[in-house]
Amino acid sequence: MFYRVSNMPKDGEEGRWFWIGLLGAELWFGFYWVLTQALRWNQVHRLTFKDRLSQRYEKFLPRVDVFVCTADPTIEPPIMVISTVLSAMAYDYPPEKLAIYLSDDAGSDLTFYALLEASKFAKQWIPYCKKFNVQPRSPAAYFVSKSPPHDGGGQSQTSDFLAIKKLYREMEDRIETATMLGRIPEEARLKHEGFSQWDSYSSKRDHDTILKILIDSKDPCSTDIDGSALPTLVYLAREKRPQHFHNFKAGAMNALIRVSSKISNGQIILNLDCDMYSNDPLAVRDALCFFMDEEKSHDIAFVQFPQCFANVTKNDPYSSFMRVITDVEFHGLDGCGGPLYIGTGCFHRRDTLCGREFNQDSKIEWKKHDDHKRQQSVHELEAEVKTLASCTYEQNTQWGNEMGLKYGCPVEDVITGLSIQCKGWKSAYLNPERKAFLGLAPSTLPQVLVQHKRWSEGDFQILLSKYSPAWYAHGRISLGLQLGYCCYCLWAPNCLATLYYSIIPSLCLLKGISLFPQVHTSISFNYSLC
Ligand SMILES: O=c1ccn([C@@H]2O[C@H](COP(=O)(O)OP(=O)(O)O[C@H]3O[C@H](CO)[C@@H](O)[C@H](O)[C@H]3O)[C@@H](O)[C@H]2O)c(=O)[nH]1
Ligand SMILES: [Mn+2]
Repeated sequence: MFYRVSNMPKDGEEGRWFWIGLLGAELWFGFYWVLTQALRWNQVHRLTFKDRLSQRYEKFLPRVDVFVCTADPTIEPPIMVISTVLSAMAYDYPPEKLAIYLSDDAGSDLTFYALLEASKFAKQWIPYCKKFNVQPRSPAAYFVSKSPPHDGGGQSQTSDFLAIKKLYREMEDRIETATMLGRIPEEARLKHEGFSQWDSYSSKRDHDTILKILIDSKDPCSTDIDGSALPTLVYLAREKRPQHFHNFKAGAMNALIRVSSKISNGQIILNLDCDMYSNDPLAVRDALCFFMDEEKSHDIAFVQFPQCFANVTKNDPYSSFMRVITDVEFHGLDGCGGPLYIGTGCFHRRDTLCGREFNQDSKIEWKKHDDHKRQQSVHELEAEVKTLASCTYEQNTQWGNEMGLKYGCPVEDVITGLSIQCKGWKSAYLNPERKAFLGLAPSTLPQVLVQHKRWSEGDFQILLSKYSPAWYAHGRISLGLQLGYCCYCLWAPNCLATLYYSIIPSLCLLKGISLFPQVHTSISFNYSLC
């Protein structure tokens, strides 16, 4: 800085404005560097002891609702979506306490057909996974290793492997054929009454609520081939009308929050993108270690896992892993009050998502019996619950504002997480060695650019919004966390200084204007360090 100011070309001398611009960029970088220190200062790395959780709380484990969102059967193929669903259904968790909801914003009968197939396949898949402790439990990921496993288990495992693989391939065939043809087989349509809901269907953007409880864990007949209960499985396509804005994923999540509150009402909600399968059957228990900790859990609103990807090559050319964020900065945020909510791979307490403020009574007594009873039959329940996913339900309510995920921001997750933290809650970041969730990263440059543009635009919007980390959050969250949020919210403007710094010096070099000190001077050493 001293060099830049003291050697600035005089008024009228060549290159003065380049120097001033460079000074501006360097001042900005200095300021940004201060912000990033908040993300590095106090890192927290967490470890869980799941066996202790089981010893103390096995009988009192809470109900967990898993929300999987999908929006387009061509970009997000149904076979991938159901692999994610199956990986969650096969969690090592009491099935009567587990419910999986698939929100289909495309309202596609192809996705419904695939889910129906998955509900049948689950009857064999879940017992198989549990018998051989299979990992990962997404069948698509599991069968990528085409040969039978060689890790013991003997003859029975090999024959079971071949049998289940055959079943999977047959199901995959049926689903992919239907997807390719764009229609489902007639006999399947006639066999399941769920398809009748598509009779009045007009288009992706104009249809009634379609809701079907495919497996009801309370039904004694819903069992797998070993006679064990299966987790609840629900398909939901919320109502869409052209005159009502649907608010993208946030709208879908809010409909799911309401619908699930009547069906299973899990105290804990896990949110997954449909391209992100669960890679660790114990992930739910990992997260519960934070929510059920006797000493420190009372203020934890959500537990965020990192976004990791299964389709990234070793060199990761688009930096999809975002290693600095995943392995450094989020641990730093955790030391300041907790990481951001980044949309997928996140466990929430239901009440905090619904807008509850933190106070001293916020602790949940997990050992108090909390049975979710319902009197109605499944059909009555479906009819009643449908109204909760209608377009008009949210009119004149606080949904999208004080309740549920916030509307109007391209990064609905980050702004929702921030507002939860501003209500006094903390979050936790868990980055275990075995990746808990694996997704698909954008694989082409245009896709990467679109995603990054959306994120930086969305984060910048948050800075200027009512919930700005710069002023609204002041006094509500720690200073470190405020600075941490600002760091991400300033991604977009940071590009101006970066662009200036990467373009102008090269142009000046061409014009013979010197911007940096001579190599042999001591000050040039400082520059090379920077
Ligand atoms: O109208 C919509 C649009 C999207 N989605 C689903 O939302 C998820 C995320 O959308 P995507 O377009 O894949 O966005 P990404 O940029 O890949 O998602 C990242 O960034 C988003 C915004 O911050 C977060 O919501 C995501 O969880 C996070 O993975 C997907 O499962 C979609 O199916 C819907 O359900 N309805
Ligand atoms: Mn995505």
